[in-house]
Amino acid sequence: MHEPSAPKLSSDNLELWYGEKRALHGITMDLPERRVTALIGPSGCGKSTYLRCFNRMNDLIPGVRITGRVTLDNADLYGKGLDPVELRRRVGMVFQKSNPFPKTIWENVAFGPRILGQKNKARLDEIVERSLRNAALWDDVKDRLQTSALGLSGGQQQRLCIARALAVEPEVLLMDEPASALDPIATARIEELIHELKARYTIVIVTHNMQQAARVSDYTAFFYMGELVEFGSTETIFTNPKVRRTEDYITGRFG
Ligand SMILES: Nc1ncnc2c1ncn2[C@@H]1O[C@H](COP(=O)(O)OP(=O)(O)OP(=O)(O)O)[C@@H](O)[C@H]1O
Repeated sequence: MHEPSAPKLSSDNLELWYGEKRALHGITMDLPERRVTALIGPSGCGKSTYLRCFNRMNDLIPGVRITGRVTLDNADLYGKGLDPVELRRRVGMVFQKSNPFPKTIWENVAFGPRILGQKNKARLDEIVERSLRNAALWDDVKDRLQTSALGLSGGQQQRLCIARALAVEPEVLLMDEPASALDPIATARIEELIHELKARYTIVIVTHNMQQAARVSDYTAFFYMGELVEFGSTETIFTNPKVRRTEDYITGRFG
């Protein structure tokens, strides 16, 4: 199907504890560049925890302990000298519930570049337009950039959050159930957008929706109780999984 692609993200024997509770058990996986990798599995199996390791968002939770290696372009994300702020510029994140700032559409998208020091209004205008175009939102909002982001529909707000993530020119997009709060039409637009974005970005998406995983991803990882049970091309995982538990899950026998 696809030509091989170098790993953009990797984890090697990654373990994560919330206090005494181990949430990830020795996860070793390579996530290919400019591909979509879906993380699937029943509630509480560690998908979001794993996703958050790639932008060090778990660092913000008290009592979290991590061992093993997590890398971006082969550089250790938990090594000395790595700046988490720069990491989060390179690795953007979109959440289940869209979370625009209570500001104008323009200010939402310009926010990241401004924090990074961009002050030139014309340059910011360009970034805002480019990011909104890339998030398939420009035509919807170009005449109301100075109105509140909170006036947008749920699907538009989620695309605005994607535009906000793209504005700082990340290399990776982490998406934690980005469409689960949206109706089928808004969901389809997000899925189309993911399809377009993977030409330029490495995307990792957590989803509970098997059809969505099958539609949008090139690779699928099945997690169960903090372990990676199976990882492979989405086609293989959905048509010919090697592990019985994977098959039971994707065919809806449990979950
Ligand atoms: N901040 C936290 N503090 C303590 N335990 C946590 C925390 N976040 C997650 N956990 C626990 O770690 C395990 C993995 O949770 P995680 O949210 O990663 O799973 P998930 O597969 O993403 O679940 P869901 O699909 O329901 O979002 C669960 O047992 C959960 O209760």
